[in-house]
Amino acid sequence: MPPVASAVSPARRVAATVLRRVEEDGAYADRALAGEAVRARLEPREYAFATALAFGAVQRRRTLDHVIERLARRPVEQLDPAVRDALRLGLLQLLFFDGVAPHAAVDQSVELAKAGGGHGFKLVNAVLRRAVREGPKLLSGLNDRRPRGAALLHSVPDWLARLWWNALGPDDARALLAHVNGPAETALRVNTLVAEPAAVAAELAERGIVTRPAALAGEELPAGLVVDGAFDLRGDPSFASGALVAQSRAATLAAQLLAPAPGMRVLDLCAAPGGKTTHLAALVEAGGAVTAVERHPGRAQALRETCARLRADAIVTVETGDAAQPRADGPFDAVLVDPPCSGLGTLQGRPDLRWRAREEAIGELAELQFQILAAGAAALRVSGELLYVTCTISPSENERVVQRFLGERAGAGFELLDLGAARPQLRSRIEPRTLQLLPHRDGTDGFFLAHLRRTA
Ligand SMILES: C[S@@+](CC[C@H](N)C(=O)[O-])C[C@H]1O[C@@H](n2cnc3c(N)ncnc32)[C@H](O)[C@@H]1O
Repeated sequence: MPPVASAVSPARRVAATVLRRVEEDGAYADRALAGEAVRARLEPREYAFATALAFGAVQRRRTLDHVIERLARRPVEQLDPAVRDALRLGLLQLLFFDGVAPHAAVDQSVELAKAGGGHGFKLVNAVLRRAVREGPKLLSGLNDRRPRGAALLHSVPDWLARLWWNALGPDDARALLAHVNGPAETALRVNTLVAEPAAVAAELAERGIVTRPAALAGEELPAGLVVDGAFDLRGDPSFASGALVAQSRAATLAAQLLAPAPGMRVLDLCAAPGGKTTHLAALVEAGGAVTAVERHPGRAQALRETCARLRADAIVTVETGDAAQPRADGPFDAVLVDPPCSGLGTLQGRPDLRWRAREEAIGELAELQFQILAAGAAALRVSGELLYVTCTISPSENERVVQRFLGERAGAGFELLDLGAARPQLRSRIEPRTLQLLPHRDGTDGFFLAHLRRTA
């Protein structure tokens, strides 16, 4: 990594390093940012700015590169990496940020490019000065009337705009695409095995962290809290004490809907990193048991550590294994199936995911999801309940998997409970008894939830 000029603000230096790691090393932007911010000892305000810069430049890459190519009159691939990253960061500030003076955006990007060596800084200077004059017009020339234009304007691959157009209709698809370049909500869940939500909120308030009770479409999430602005959970005493977990409101709804009673035996298929596992543990309490299955050994180990931190290790047994395999330890009172998915409901918090996700992978994922759902269902006792959940907005992985299950032999003896009846605002358009949360409408991740009961 080349040295980055000290004339550049710490937040921009961190953002530039993150961009380079994402592009050159295939790093995950969120993880790279967390590491670089600690290394650079960023203050909270600088951290927030570095996040907006790094996430924004990765998310809006397609739109930024379109403008760069128009103004520089050459393909982005022909640019030196330091020049490319300085241009992306500079343009992002000029075109999408309020409150950054244009001369600061230009000068700081020029300094970033100088640190890359050579004369590339001259191109950065020329392109960004042109962008001050011509950039807004270039941008306003784009429109989202059709999926192709929407993909360019909102910076996603064409296939994703098409997928959402077909799944949600043009209005919701446009609103969703416009929304996914913004910051994700900061949401937490109080671990009721060790603390009470009101007491934790009061302690946070004493440390100057303002939270509000969490709800979703009018439904209270008693263990949830929402923080206004950024919050460094790992640096807060509630992390070490196990009182808090970072968890979106959508994810908190999952275990709340399954609602296993104290003392129940629960099977949690595809469990790491364990947000829902530890929520299930808090619901079944000390007299209950959760068997948490995770295929990836490293993630299973991290899950064990999370359970220990949250004082749930006496309730949870972590098994490293394949959740699609039949089980010999049933029947269980309740089953959560949270299989791997395309993750398209989480684009705000995972900036590079839209560039990693592959349309071709969706069919394979749907097959695996079906196998894991069928294995979970087979392990359920009669009158036991199963919740199928994904963090994606992708009918093939959501409604179609559940419909296929109900239509095949594996699904005989199961009924689909009507989650939509009490929550009409959250209903899926395709299968109204299931829920499809939408980030632009609900302010949280785009989860899908289906609730099944075994009848025979
Ligand atoms: C969506 S995540 C689960 C999130 C988790 N339930 C939570 O609330 O934190 C899916 C997980 O399934 C794991 N996985 C993928 N294929 C699997 C399989 N065949 N069996 C078990 N786990 C699997 C992945 O490693 C990943 O950790």
